[in-house]
Formats: sequence, C-alpha cells, structure tokens
Amino acid sequence: MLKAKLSKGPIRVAGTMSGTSLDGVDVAVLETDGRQIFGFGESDYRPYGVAERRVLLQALGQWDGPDVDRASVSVQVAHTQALRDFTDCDLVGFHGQTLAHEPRGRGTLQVGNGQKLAEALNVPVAWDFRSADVQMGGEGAPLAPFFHFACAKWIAAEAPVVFLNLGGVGNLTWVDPGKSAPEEEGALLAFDTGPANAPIDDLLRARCGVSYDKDGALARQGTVETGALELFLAESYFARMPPKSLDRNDFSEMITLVNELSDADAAATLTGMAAAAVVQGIEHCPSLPVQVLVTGGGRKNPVLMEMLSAALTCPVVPVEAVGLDGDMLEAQAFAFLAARVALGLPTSGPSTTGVGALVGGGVVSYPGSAD
Ligand SMILES: Nc1ncnc2c1ncn2[C@@H]1O[C@H](COP(=O)(O)OP(=O)(O)OP(=O)(O)O)[C@@H](O)[C@H]1O
Ligand SMILES: CC(=O)N[C@H]1[C@@H]2OC[C@@H](O2)[C@@H](O)[C@@H]1O[C@H](C)C(=O)O
Repeated sequence: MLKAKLSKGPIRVAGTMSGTSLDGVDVAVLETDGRQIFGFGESDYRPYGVAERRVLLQALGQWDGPDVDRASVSVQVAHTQALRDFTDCDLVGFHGQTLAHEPRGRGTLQVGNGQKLAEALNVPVAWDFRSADVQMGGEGAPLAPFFHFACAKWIAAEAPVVFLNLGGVGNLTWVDPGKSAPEEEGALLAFDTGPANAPIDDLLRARCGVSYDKDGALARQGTVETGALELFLAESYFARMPPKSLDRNDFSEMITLVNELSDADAAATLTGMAAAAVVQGIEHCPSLPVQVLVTGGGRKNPVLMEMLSAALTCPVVPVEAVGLDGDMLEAQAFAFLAARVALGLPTSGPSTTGVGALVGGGVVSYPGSAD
C-alpha cells in the first residue's frame, strides 16, 4: 500500500536523528517521493535527560551486553515520545543511535528496534539503514549524501556545492547539481572529515563542567597551538582517499595533545583542529565548490565558522542562507532515505560509502507484522 501510494506522488515522512553528540532526538517531516523534495513540514526536538545521556555514554563503543540493552531501551522510549505527535505521517525513518561503528571490523551498531516502534506508533517504520552497506564492504556512512543531492536540486544550485555537517563528527558531501540523479557517476563525493564538536564538548565537560563551548566563547579567548595542530594533521586518516568514515571516539586520544594547554588555548586548538580537518577534506573534492553550506550544531560556533572562512577561498555559510534548516537536515535526510527504502531505491553507492555497487539499505517494518 505504501509503495502504491508512493508511486502516485509524494508522501509525508517523519525522519529522526539521534546523533553523535548524544544530546537528543530530532524529528522532521519531509514531503517526498524518494526522488525529490516536495516540501518541508513540522519538526520537533526531544532532549535526552541527564540519566538517559549517562546510559548512552556508558554504552558507547560496546556491541552487546547490559549497557547496550539499557541504551537500547532509552533510545526506544525517547523516540516513541518524540514521535507521539507525528503519527499522522505515512512513514517514519528511524536512524536509531549509533553506539559503535567499525565498518572494516565488527560492523556498525545503531540501537533501537523499528518493529517495536511501528507497533507503538501504528505507522510503518524504515530502519537499520547502515547494515547492508557495511555487509557489502561499504563504510555504512555517511548516508545523508543522496538527500544532499535532492537539496542541491531544491535550492536550484547551478554549480558544485558542498554540504558540511558539523556534528560530533564532521562529514561533507560534494554535489554536482548538473547530474540528473544521485546514482549517476560523478554526482557525489562524500566522507567523514574528522572530529568536529565531540572533542570540544568533551574538553568543556571535563574542564568546565558544561556541555559545549557556547558561541565559541572560550576558544575566542585562546590561541591555536600550532605544534599540536600539526601532530593532529599528521594522522593518516586525513591523507586517506575518500570515501571514509569515523566512529565518535576514533580520535578521542587527541585530547591528550592539548592536556598541557590552558582551558582557552585547548578550546581554541580543538576548534582549530575541527576546522583544519574540514580544510583537508575540501582538498579531496573533485573541484572547489562555489559554496560550503554548513549544517549541524557547529554552524552556531562563530569561531569555528570564522576559521573555516579564513582558510577556504569559497564562501562558508549556514544552510539557512539558502532556506534550509540546519538543525533538522539530518532528520529530514532519514525521512528521504525512508521513502527510498520503501521503494527499493539505492541509498548509498561507491562515491558515498565506498561500497562496491549501489546499495538499498534499510528495512520497512509494518505494525502488526511482528513474528
Ligand atoms: N551556540 C553554539 N555554540 C557552539 N557550539 C554549538 C552551539 N550550538 C550547538 N553547538 C555544538 O553542536 C553540537 C550539536 O551538534 P549536532 O546536533 O549537529 O550534533 P549531532 O547531530 O548529535 O552529531 P552528528 O551529526 O555527528 O551525528 C553541540 O554538542 C555543540 O558542540
Ligand atoms: C556511523 C554513524 O552514525 N555516523 C554518523 C556520524 O555523525 C556524523 C558522521 O558520523 C556521519 O558519518 C554519520 O551521520 C550522518 C547523519 C550520515 O550518515 O550522513
């Protein structure tokens, strides 16, 4: 029925994202037929409480066991609550929470059960977006690129643009809007650029007892320590050809590079590292974009944005400059991908995750179809 409805035109899909910052669940409605954006609907944010966040942090990096089970319950409860006012949608795209990501090792783990969510909401749920890609040899991330292609069409871009997501981890998508579909060769190049806000958040939490460097206020008072920055950039990850992806804590030891620095210099240096990782990433793109369109919480950090603008020769602007919503772009991406999963369309390919061929990841669970 869902497929039949989709074949006639756009449907209303509620996408969710619970990102590496572990701050909460974003929900956003997208009107789409899985190929194009027809419109953006309402959105909401359901923060994790202190205890829930502690449970998630405790489980981070684990693959199974009681901590993972507890995290899974928290994620399930939070999403059921977050989606309570969205049950009039035709479909839900449920990313879940990544606890561990090791594409060339043990795989990728997003907790939360789509079948249970479908039962609780009485709405079909597309979920488990990353496993198939990893099983076929891909990175399993990033997955927003096929949506970024649709965004580039929506904003009527005429030359290559980059969508840059500055979340806990940074990722970018270079898009050639001259191509007709994201599957087309040369349409996309995507990869994780490196750590973005996660190390800054970890530093502020450890040293100042706050969860992030609001408006870059602490970094603004400090100076980037170039020796530490150079050591960071010597990491082999930056020279590796994309596609490539990261786990939240893959660079967690970088905090030791700033151990001896004052709070302000440490914050400035970690912010400089986040910016430098992006600059390295842009060098891997097939051409210099006409604009870098920034989404995710990092776009609200003026120090990080100024560092990027100073280092890049093209304009660096928040996605709001082209009429998009930088707080909800990832949730909208999983709404878009959900529609593609329902239609059996690919959600990733060689230029976005390094997988050998186009892959349609994800499954759709329907209410009432549990074993
Ligand atoms: N005003 C601000 N000043 C500085 N930093 C900010 C501001 N607002 C948000 N941030 C940063 O953005 C982070 C949240 O970003 P976001 O919600 O995009 O992450 P996420 O979606 O969890 O991550 P990911 O995209 O890696 O999954 C916060 O943890 C904080 O570091
Ligand atoms: C494994 C995983 O959950 N990766 C996330 C994370 O957060 C940012 C970056 O690392 C990106 O690769 C991905 O999320 C976005 C939404 C993506 O898949 O496009």
